[in-house]
Amino acid sequence: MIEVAVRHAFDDLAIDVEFVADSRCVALFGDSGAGKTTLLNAIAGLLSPQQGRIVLDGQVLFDRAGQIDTPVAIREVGYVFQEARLFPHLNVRANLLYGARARGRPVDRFEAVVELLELGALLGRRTPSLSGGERQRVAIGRALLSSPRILLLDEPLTGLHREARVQVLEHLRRLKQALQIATLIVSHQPDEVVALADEVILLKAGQMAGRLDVAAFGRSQGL
Ligand SMILES: Nc1ncnc2c1ncn2[C@@H]1O[C@H](COP(=O)(O)OP(=O)(O)OP(=O)(O)O)[C@@H](O)[C@H]1O
Repeated sequence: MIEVAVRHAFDDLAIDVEFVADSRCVALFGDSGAGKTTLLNAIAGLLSPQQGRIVLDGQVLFDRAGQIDTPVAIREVGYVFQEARLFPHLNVRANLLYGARARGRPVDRFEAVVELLELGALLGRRTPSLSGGERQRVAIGRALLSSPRILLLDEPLTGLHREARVQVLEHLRRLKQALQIATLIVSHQPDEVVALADEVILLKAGQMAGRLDVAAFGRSQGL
């Protein structure tokens, strides 16, 4: 379960969002500039909100009033960005193992994740030679193998061409079925949200504009 209360004023946008979620996959849905990435950054520890509190499975990650700001490296959060951000000097295997090794963790589920993401044939490849979809699958695998308690996906399909987008979406669906991992996904594509999420939080101009189960969300989008 994640409890999020974030209040943060930028020059041209004030974010004020509060929710508690315990669905397996929650989508943050809203227009560009609504504050979706800012919320993920606050959960990951990349942004310290001016006010707020973030609690993951009972552990306080951030509490402005209580002066708690857990460092990024020990938050146990896996983050997949819009662009894969792989290490170009490492091959796919080393990229996949990077997060777990950096945290001094044993790597569990390596074979399962490699199989689910169909990365077996790519393990020895240098990452600059990969396609966009392959790169994003490696980024997802790397985040999962760091044994996160929550996976944050920030528009993971946005930079991909149509065919790769369909494939990676299918991989994400498989992962969701096979692994029990809480996920927050940012998207402004309704079909992605319907394919992956259980619940949808609507954001508009830094505020929560609603909250729907995924069936109601799909109907609201004509899907
Ligand atoms: N580092 C920053 N400095 C100043 N303003 C910022 C900063 N980060 C975000 N903002 C403000 O917050 C707004 C929301 O940004 P955010 O990236 O959270 O939106 P988003 O909903 O993820 O948008 P998109 O769908 O385009 O990625 C920005 O338009 C900007 O006004």
